[in-house]
Amino acid sequence: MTHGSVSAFHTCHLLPPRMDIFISLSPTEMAVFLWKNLFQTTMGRILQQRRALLYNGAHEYDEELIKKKLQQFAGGSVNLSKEHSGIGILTLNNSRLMNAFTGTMMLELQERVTELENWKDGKGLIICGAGNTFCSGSDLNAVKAISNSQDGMNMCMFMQNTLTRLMRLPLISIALVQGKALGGGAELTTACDFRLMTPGSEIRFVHKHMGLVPGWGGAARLVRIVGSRAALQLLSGAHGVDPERALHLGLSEGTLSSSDETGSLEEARAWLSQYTEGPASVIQAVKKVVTAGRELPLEAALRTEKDVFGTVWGGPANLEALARRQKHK
Ligand SMILES: CC[C@H](C(=O)O)C(=O)SCCNC(=O)CCNC(=O)[C@H](O)C(C)(C)COP(=O)(O)OP(=O)(O)OC[C@H]1O[C@@H](n2cnc3c(N)ncnc32)[C@H](O)[C@@H]1OP(=O)(O)O
Repeated sequence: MTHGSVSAFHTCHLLPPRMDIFISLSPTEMAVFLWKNLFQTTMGRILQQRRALLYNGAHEYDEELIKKKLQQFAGGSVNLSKEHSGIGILTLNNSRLMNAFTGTMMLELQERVTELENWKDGKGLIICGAGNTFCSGSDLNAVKAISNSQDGMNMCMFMQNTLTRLMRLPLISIALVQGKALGGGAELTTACDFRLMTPGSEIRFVHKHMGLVPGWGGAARLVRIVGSRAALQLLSGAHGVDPERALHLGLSEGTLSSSDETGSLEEARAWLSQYTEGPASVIQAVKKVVTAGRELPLEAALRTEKDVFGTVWGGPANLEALARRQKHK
C-alpha cells in the first residue's frame, strides 16, 4: 500500500453502485470517495463491536424494567457541555446530597454516554461534581427502596453496562476528584482513563461498611489500575485515599494546586489538552487502539489495531502531515 493511496485490497468492496458516476471522478475525487467509504465501513464495524452490551436478556437483564424502577427516584441531573476544543465537561449535579446518584441521574448518565459515543468532534472528557465535591455514591434513599435482590442486580447491571461504555468511549477521560468520591462515586472514577485530585480530596471505597462489595464494576477496574494487592487493601480497609497515597498507588495522575471549583477545572482542562491536541479522528483512533490493547487477547487486539489504522491511513490528517514533512526534533 503506497502512502496516500487506498490499496487495491481496500477498493474491491468499496466501489460505488453507480460505476458510470465513479469513473467520471478525478483520481483525487476517487481517492477521497473511497477513503470516506472505507472510514464509514470500518467505523461501523468497530462501533458495532463496541456497542455489544455486557448484559442483555441472556443474563436475565431487563433494561426496560430497571429503567422504569429508576425513574421513580427523581432528583439531580447529569449535565454535559461539549466544548469547541473537543473536551466535554460532564457534571454530576445533586449538590444537596453531595452529588449522590438518584435513579433519574443513573438514567441521565446513560443518555450522556450515548451522546458522547456519537460526538464526532469529541477528544476528551472531564467528569466532575457540582459544589466542589465529586459524588457520594448511590442515593441511599433509592438504595433502601430497591434493596430486594432482583432490583439490586438490575441496577448493578445497568450501571456496569453504562460505566463500561463510558470507559470505552473514544475520548481521553479524567475524573476530577474534588471533596469526596465515595462508594459508587469511587467506582465512577475508575471508569475514567485518569484521575486528578484536588488538595484535601479523597477516594473511598466504603462498600465494606455497607455490607457490600462494589457492584458498578469498580473492583474489576481497580485491580487493573492499582494491582490486586493494593485493590484488596483499598476494598477491605475501606479507608479514605488522599491525593498523596493515590499518587503513590498510581490511582491518581496528579494533585492539582487549586482547591476551588473553577480553578481546579481550568487546571484539569490544561492537563488534558496536552493529550487532545490534533484532529479528533486521530485522538479517537489512539484511544481505540489502547482500549483494544488493554481489553482484548493479543491477536484480536492486533486485528482491531489494523482496522483502526485503516481509518486514519491516507486520511486528511495523514496526507496533511506527509505534505508538511515536519521534523520531530
Ligand atoms: C454500588 C454503589 C453503592 C450502592 O449503590 O450500594 C453505594 O454507593 S452506597 C452509598 C455510599 N455512600 C455513602 O454511604 C455516603 C454517605 N454519606 C456520607 O458519608 C456523608 O454524607 C459525606 C461524607 C458524603 C458528607 O458528609 P458531610 O458531613 O460533609 O455532609 P452531610 O453528611 O451532612 O451530607 C449533606 C447531605 O447529603 C446527604 N447525603 C450525602 N451522601 C448521600 C447519599 N449517598 N445518599 C443520600 N443522601 C446523601 C446527607 O444525608 C445530608 O443530607 P441531610 O438531609 O442533611 O441528611
